[in-house]
Amino acid sequence: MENLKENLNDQQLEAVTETEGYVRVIAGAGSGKTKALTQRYAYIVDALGINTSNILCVTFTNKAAQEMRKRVKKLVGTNSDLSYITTYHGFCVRVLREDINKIAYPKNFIIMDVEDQKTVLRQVYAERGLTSKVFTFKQVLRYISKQKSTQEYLRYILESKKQETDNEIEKIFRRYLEKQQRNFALDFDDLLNFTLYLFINNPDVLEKWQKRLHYIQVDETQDSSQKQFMLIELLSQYHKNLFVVGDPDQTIYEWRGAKPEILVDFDKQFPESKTIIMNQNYRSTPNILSLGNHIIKNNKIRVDKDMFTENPKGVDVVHFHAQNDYEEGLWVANEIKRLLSEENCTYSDVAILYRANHISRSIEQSLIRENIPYSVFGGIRFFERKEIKDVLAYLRLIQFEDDFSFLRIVNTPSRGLGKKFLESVAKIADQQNTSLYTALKDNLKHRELSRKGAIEFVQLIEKYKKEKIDFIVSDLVKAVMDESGLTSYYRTDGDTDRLDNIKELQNSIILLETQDEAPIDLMEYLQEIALYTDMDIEDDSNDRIKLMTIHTSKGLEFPFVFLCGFTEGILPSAMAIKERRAKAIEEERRLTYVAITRAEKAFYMTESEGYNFSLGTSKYPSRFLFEISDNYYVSKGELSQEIIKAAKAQLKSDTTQQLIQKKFEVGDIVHHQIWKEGKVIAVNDVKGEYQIEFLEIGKTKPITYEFKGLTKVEGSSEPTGDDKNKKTDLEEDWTALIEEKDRKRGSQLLKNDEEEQPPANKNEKGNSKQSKEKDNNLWSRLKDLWS
Ligand SMILES: Nc1ncnc2c1ncn2[C@@H]1O[C@H](COP(=O)(O)OP(=O)(O)OP(=O)(O)O)[C@@H](O)[C@H]1O
Repeated sequence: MENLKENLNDQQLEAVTETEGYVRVIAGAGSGKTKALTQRYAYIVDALGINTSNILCVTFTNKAAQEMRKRVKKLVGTNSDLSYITTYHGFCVRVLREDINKIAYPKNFIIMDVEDQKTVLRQVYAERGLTSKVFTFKQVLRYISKQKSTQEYLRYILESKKQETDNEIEKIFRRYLEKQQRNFALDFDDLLNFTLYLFINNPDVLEKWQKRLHYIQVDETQDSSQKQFMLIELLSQYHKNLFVVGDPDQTIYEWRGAKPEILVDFDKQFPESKTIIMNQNYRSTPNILSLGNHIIKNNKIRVDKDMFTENPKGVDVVHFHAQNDYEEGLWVANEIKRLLSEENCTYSDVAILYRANHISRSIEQSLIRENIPYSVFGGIRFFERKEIKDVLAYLRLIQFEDDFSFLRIVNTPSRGLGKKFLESVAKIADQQNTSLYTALKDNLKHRELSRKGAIEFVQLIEKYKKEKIDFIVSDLVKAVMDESGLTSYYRTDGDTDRLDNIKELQNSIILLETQDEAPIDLMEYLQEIALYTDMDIEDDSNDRIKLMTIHTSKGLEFPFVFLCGFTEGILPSAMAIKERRAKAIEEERRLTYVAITRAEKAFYMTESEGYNFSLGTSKYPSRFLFEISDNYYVSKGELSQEIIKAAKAQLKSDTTQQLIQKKFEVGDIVHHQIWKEGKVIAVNDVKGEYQIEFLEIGKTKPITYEFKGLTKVEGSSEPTGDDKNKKTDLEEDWTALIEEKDRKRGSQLLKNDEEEQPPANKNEKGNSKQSKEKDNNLWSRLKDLWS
């Protein structure tokens, strides 16, 4: 047992041995959170003698769960059942496999991933004669997920409460639900919803699970959604041993529902809870850590905590500004070579991080050129991505008429040329001993080949075979993409990543064209590119540089880290800012913080000038770079005053900050586009939100400053000076209305509580008045969330 306490600092030791009750650990980057969580689990097993099947440990990703099981196995031996070290979804699958029959669904349900969802949608589209011009799959999948945030759809599936609708997207959704039901399939949203529904409607099942799970631990709590955490809260209500750990500064999934408030306000929700702050960093040098601290301080929504480290000072953080992305990639490759020769490190000690996948293109090209082995962690190499291969296949077919390219694109996008058609082409090619393309071109009148799609395809290729000399390659790519239908194929599929990658490819060709004195032709380009698409760099060694997005790097650490593409519009992402405004800026800053704090010995930030084809603007360094004082890093490369001036001017015109101005004051009566009249009862400048008490629904809701569907009801301002004690007519009406509504609601709530209380806990703790109130509160919050 003593070995479980070894090498822990005081806070870590406390986290490991405080096993009873509600405990929160706010653990900064590199503070040994994973280590503490793992040792705590082992301590509960080894020192307390608890069976692993009574401990639930929820992690955020499958990768983290695997890693944790591996580490726990080392500590507690190999015979234990570690299947309750899992993700939220993994746990829900366990519950449903055991008990889903209680809500009349079979235990052998199947789980649908996104591809399966698209297959179902394809069927629905075919039945209804729809095309992606009406709705893209991405739009429908978003709609489905949104609808699944309410309980209504569960009634549709499980209680067959069906109603008519005229709304087309709703019709698609309902057909999707019917198909799901017929196949007893559950998508990822369902796993959590079905589990909550099962527990809410079957108190005996909930009680069984509550009793089974004596100890519950949650990792990366800052990234849990409200519903996920409610599941945990429900489960913890019997034994009341809940341990949550996380770092609000590393919340990077707010865009998909993470609620860092769960961790931040844990002490308010559980006043009897204990908080442990772990702020000693063991990973990074002081130079790296102070850069991280310095950047994250600019965020408003956070628990203030400065991390410290006793590690030796180490080398300076470096910023490199390149004249173009070719130079940026080359500099990174050369610096890696220098590290390998001077720092006695291996390739796998180095990680290259970026915000968006397409950034990897220029880096990958320089690594290949310089013969540096690499792998793309959790992703695909740039030149192996489907969309890139498709575009290059068109170019190759135009140049070489080869069979590989032909097979890849003859039916991409779909021209109705299926398997049978291809068999006919292959047969004729065999008989005439020619390539597939030539066989098709020469036999378009043949009964089996004479199809509209085939004729148009051949016309397209022939046209560009003739015209290719008139085009520079970058224009040729654009023309072929547009005319072949590839552009609209990727646009309607709605996967913006793919379009960004194609733009990145065009970008690289333009760069090549502007660098070379003489224009390159298609043949030359394809020869150049063959270097990157041939996989001769593959070798069996595992010693490789790792390339990955910042999101993928979460929880990992590397001695040497490069953050590439530190460019405004990429980090912070222009798309995220467009969608989520000021909130996105904070999340993007946290992403930068995550990237910095992955580094142990050295951290580099690089960016380059040029043109951003995705945004259609010039490239400037990230606004975050300008937030860092000069003494935190050394600058390399030539960053001119003009670029700095232009970058700052561009930032000034950014409207993000203006949009978060507060428009209403406490006491104002406002009109909400859905919930009608409400009164502002509090404002929170830090979070940028109002608390508004809505009359019609009888609830108080947090509404962001940015929300446009809110207008002030005239004459409703808070009285000032002498008028302070006088109430306006409007206010008096308002108060009377609220009192009336409260009277009605009060009697209704009493009734509901009698009907829907969870089973009374038989242990002492569960019977206290305080916990009963809290439990009831949880039920009403759950109802709120799903109403
Ligand atoms: N008490 C300690 N003594 C020495 N090294 C430690 C101690 N605690 C943790 N470490 C080391 O510090 C590094 C960071 O630990 P860990 O990965 O557990 O941090 P973390 O809090 O999960 O980080 P992050 O949230 O940033 O991913 C690891 O290399 C770990 O071995």
